[in-house]
Amino acid sequence: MLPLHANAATKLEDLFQHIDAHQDDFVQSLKDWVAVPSDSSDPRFREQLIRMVQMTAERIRTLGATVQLVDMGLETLHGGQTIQFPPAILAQLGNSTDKATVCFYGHVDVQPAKKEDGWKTDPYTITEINGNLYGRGATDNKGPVLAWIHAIDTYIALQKTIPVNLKFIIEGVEETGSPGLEELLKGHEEFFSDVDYIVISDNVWLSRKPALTYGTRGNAYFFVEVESGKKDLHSGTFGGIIHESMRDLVYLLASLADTAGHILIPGIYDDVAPLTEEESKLYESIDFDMEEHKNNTEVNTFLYNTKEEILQHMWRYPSLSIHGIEGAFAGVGTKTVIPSKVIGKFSIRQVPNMKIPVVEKLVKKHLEDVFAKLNSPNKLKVSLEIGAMPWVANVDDPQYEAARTAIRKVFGVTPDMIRDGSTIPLARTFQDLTKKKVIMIPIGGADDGEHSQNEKISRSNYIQGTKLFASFFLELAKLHEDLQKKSNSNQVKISQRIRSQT
Ligand SMILES: Cn1cncc1C[C@H](NC(=O)CCN)C(=O)O
Ligand SMILES: [Zn+2]
Ligand SMILES: [Zn+2]
Repeated sequence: MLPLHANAATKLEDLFQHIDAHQDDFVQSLKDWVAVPSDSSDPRFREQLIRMVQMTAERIRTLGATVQLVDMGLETLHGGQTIQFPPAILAQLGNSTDKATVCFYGHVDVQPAKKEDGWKTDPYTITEINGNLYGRGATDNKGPVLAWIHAIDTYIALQKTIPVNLKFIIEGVEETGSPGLEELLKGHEEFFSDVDYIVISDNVWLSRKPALTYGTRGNAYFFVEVESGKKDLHSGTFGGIIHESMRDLVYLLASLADTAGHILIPGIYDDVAPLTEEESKLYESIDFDMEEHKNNTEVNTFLYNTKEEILQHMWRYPSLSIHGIEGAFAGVGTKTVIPSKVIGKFSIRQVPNMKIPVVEKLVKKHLEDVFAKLNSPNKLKVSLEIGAMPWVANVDDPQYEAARTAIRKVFGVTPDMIRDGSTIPLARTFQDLTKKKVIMIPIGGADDGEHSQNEKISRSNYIQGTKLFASFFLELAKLHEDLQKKSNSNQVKISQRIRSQT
């Protein structure tokens, strides 16, 4: 039998040709998937969301995989009623002991989208304009999930051996914070026991250049509540004689960070990993156009003037954002209310080597200290609502080497090694819980507009992304084979040594 690499070159060409020839079918599949409004945040779409997960399960079944739909129980809504969570998909295709096992994690739920929000086309109808496929979920995350499936399909259609064993974990509540996913991982240890690598494709490139992601920031999300009493009051009648909760809260929120973005919580930067000279050099070579990024963002100026500082502050320094105030008057018009209870919402993006319990303690101490100086009789409550840790991978691991080679073969360039400032909590959870090697392989473009109006993926990224996954399987199999040979010969050496010793 020929070793895998001997026929890899010709095989790759066949795969690419098939993918190019079937690109309209692949676009049609994306149309069918985007047509299902699988918005996980709005209970009115729950039936559609469940249907979307079932469609995905069916699609994975047609690959010949064993598919399990795991019941995720009930979701309790704000009003106290309960509705069914969509099930999660665990699937498996192939279990040869001599092959690497790769598990793909993705989601088929989407962010909300309404035409009135400013969409130029109907969000649930894939519309192709100038080579871009517009639609909610096109890039986040239906396009990448389908690209992965089509990559597998291609091997099957050409009657080629799939070079790796495949597993899937696909969920339907990623956009609402993946409730229950950690329990699912803990409850299915045996499913992950033979997994070697976990692949996530749920972010985008940084520029026009292909990229691999080796880190994400975590997030510590806080509520700070100030309560003056049980009911709202008229500011004409009571203004001037009471301690207003909103005044306290605004003061507290203002104490968190200065206008230059520097966090003012004492001790918060103490654990942040120092920037080494070696790391510092990494940022110089990355393809990143500040002006273009500014245009995409539609702001006038950034807090920093150099590419290096901008990248570092997106990826490797913490940042504090104030998101909103629950209970505050936020409508149009001129309501003259004094709100009684207001809840400020802010979060601090986490970077190596920050520790969530330490951050929680520092934030609470700071807010209590500031509040004490206000001499306010109001009630203060601070709570940590989300504590997601940052994730950083080793870029020398085999899955990165394989992906780099695969990118060179599909795009003819060496990818930028990038991080992502936003958080995929599951990345770190996977790494900690399963001890498996995680990689993020984005296929979407920098301007895809995840979560935004007019989300899209370009036809080219979608199709080249399919090729990338197909080629990744081959490269990973080669490396895995080499690694196994090495570890086998090591084992022979060790047993020889043991024999010679006895
Ligand atoms: C809900 N949430 C609260 N804290 C963190 C999150 C996750 C959210 N994740 C994404 O957007 C995925 C990006 N590809 C984020 O980073 O804000
Ligand atoms: Zn996503
Ligand atoms: Zn998303």
